[in-house]
Amino acid sequence: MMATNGKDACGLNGDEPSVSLNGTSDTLAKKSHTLVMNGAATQPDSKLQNGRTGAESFTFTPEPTIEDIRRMQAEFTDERDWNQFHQPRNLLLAMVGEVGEVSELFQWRGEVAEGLPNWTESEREQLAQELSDVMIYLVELAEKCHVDLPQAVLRKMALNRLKYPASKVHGSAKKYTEYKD
Ligand SMILES: Nc1ccn([C@H]2C[C@H](O)[C@@H](COP(=O)(O)OP(=O)(O)OP(=O)(O)O)O2)c(=O)n1
Repeated sequence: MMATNGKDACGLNGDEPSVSLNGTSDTLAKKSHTLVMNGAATQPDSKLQNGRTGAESFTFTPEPTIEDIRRMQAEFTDERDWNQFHQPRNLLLAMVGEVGEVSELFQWRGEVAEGLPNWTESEREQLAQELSDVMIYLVELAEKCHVDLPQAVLRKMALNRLKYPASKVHGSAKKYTEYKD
């Protein structure tokens, strides 16, 4: 079970900066940047070359884990004495605001193809940043609500499989309530 606020469990001490995933937070920043750039540079090409969709050829790097992100954000807020502002409702509103910023990037464009082949590098990076903001606030919201997000996702996916048996719904996007056995 997750610690009450995660701080003690993480050994956070307010020192500058003590995140140490495979080295330093700088390492992580560089990794993330590489991920974004790889996705942007390879996806449209691979689609043309092998005829598969981006969903089949694009994968994430395994780190940081959700728990890594929780710990890093806890450290970030601790260092700034911002926990006083980061109650669940405020985090929810902040997350929804960031979802709005993601939406802004898509608005008025019409349908957007997978892999965003017509987007500039700058637009891709903007999207990566806004999606990251959403995720950071989501993870912190889950922490502050004591929802163990990785386990909750596993439980929810198991439920989804029960609600939507592949044999029954294959190729259909109908809501489960619309199926009559
Ligand atoms: N009180 C705050 C303010 C910021 N952040 C962190 C989490 C988000 O990842 C990011 C959000 O920062 P901004 O509110 O400055 O939003 P943007 O980065 O989206 O900037 P802008 O609104 O100019 O696009 O910073 C935080 O944890 N707590």
